[in-house]
Amino acid sequence: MNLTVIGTGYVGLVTGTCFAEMGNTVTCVDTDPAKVAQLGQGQIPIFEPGLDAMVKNNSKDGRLRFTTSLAEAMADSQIYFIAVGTPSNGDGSADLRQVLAVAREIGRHLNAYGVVVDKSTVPVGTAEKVREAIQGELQSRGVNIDFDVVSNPEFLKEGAAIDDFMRPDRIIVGSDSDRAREIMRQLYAPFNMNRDRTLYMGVRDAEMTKYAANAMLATKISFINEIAGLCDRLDVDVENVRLGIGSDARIGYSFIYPGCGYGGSCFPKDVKAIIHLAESCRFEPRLLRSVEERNQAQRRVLCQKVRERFGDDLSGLTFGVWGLAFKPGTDDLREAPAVVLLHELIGAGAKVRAYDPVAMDAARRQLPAAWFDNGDLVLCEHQYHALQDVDAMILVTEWKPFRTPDFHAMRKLMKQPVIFDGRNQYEPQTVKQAGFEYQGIGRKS
Ligand SMILES: NC(=O)c1ccc[n+]([C@@H]2O[C@H](COP(=O)([O-])OP(=O)(O)OC[C@H]3O[C@@H](n4cnc5c(N)ncnc54)[C@H](O)[C@@H]3O)[C@@H](O)[C@H]2O)c1
Ligand SMILES: O=c1ccn([C@@H]2O[C@H](COP(=O)(O)OP(=O)(O)O[C@H]3O[C@H](CO)[C@@H](O)[C@H](O)[C@H]3O)[C@@H](O)[C@H]2O)c(=O)[nH]1
Repeated sequence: MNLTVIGTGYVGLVTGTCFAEMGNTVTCVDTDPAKVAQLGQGQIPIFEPGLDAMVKNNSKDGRLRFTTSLAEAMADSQIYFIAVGTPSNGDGSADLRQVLAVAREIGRHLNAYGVVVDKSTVPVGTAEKVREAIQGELQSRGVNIDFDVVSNPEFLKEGAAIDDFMRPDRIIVGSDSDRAREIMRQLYAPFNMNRDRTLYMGVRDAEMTKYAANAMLATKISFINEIAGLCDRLDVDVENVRLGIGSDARIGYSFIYPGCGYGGSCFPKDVKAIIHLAESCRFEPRLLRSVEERNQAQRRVLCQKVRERFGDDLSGLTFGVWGLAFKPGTDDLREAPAVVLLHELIGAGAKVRAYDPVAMDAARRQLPAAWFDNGDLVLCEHQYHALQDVDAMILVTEWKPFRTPDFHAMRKLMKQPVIFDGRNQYEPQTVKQAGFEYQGIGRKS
C-alpha cells in the first residue's frame, strides 16, 4: 500500500519505517527542512535502537522517502497518518494546533477518497475537529470528496520503539466507517500473522483508550512512589514490598518500580491533558490529580534527600550525576527527572559533574548555556570522570553500565563516600560494605 506519514518525530519516523519494512511504500513529510534533508541522507535525528539501519535499508530499496511537500506525498497515497506533536498548553490541555494545521493542509490537497489516521495522542472529540477542518477546506475549494477519519493511537515506548511497533500487545483502531476499517485491517494484517491483535471500536473510544492507558501506567508509578515514601519513614524496604505485591498476578511486576518520578514526552503531558479533559466536562479527576501531584513531588525527592544530608545551602559541594535522559535507551531529555534535579542542585549553589551514555549531545544543546559558562555543570566523557572529587554520587537513570560499578574505584575518586540511588539499582548492604553511605528510594539503609 502507499502511505503518507506526516511528522517525522519518534512516532512518525518509527511508524513510517516499520510500515516500509513490511513492504509498503511510505512517504514521510515534515515541515522541518533540516530534518528532512538529514533523513534523506540516511541520518537519524534521534537515538532509537535499530532505527538507523532500518531507515537506511528501506530508503535504499525505495520504499521510504522524505519530503517537506505534503501535496507531493499525497498524490500517490490513500492513507494519511497524522503523527505531529500535541504538547501541553499552559492550562494542561493538549495543544492541537499542529494536528489541525495538518488536517487543513490535507483538505487543501485531497483529490480522491482517503483515510486520515490520527496517530498523535489527542483528546476525545479531536477526530471530529479534524473532520471539520478537512471538510472546511474542501468546501472552500468547492469540491465534494469522501474521506474517513480514524483514530489509531500509538503505544510505543522510546528505546524499544521498533519492537513495540512490530510486535504490539494490541492495535487499536477507532473507526465509525466500514470502508476505513477494512483498509486499516489490510494495512495491519502483516502485524497480525500469528493472531489478530486489532481491537476495533468507535473513534472516541480509541481516543480515550490511549489516555486511559498512559494514565493507568502513571498511576501505578505514583502509587509505588507513594508507598516508597511511606517505607522511608517506617524503616521498611520497598524492594521487598514491590516483590511481595508484584507476585500477585492481579497486580503484576511491571510499572511498579519506585524512583525519582516519571518523565518523558508522554506521561507528564498526557496525565495533565486527561485532567483537563475531565475538568472541561465538569468531572472532578480526584485520582489523576493526585497521580500528577505525587510525581511533581517525587521528582524533587532526590534533592530533598541531598539537602537532608548536606543542608539547604549546597555551595562548595560538587555532585556526580549518572544519567540525564528520562529513561535508559533514549537521548530524550523531555521532562527528565535529571533536569529537575540539576535545576535544584545548581539553584542551591552546588556544582555538578554529569555523564549519560547517549544524551550528552542533547544535554549540551538543551541545558542552559549559563550552567556551562559558569562551570556549574561539567559534562564528563566517562561515568567515572563524573565522580572525580565529588561529595556524593546521584544515580538518576538506570542505564545498564551503571548497574555493577567498581565501588572500590569510586571510593578512591570521590571526596565523600555517599550514594543517592534514584532508581534502587544497588543492594544497600553491598554498597555499605564497600564503605559508602547509601540512600535509595524507600530502601532500608
Ligand atoms: N514519543 C513517544 O514515545 C510517543 C509514543 C506514543 C504516542 N506519542 C504521541 O505521538 C505524537 C507525536 O509525538 P513525537 O514524540 O513523535 O513528536 P515529535 O515532537 O518528536 O515530532 C513531531 C514532528 O512533527 C513535525 N511537524 C509539526 N507540524 C507539522 C506539519 N504541519 N507538517 C509536517 N510535520 C510537522 C515536527 O517538525 C516534528 O518533527 C504526540 O501526540 C505524542 O503524544 C508519542
Ligand atoms: O516502573 C516504572 C516504569 C517507568 N517509570 C518511569 O516512567 C517514565 C516513562 O517510561 P516508559 O513508559 O518506559 O517510557 P515512554 O517512552 O514515555 O512510554 C510511555 O509513553 C508512550 C507515549 O504515549 C506510550 O506510547 C508508552 O506505551 C508508554 O509506556 C520514565 O521516566 C520511567 O523512568 C518508573 O518510574 N517506574
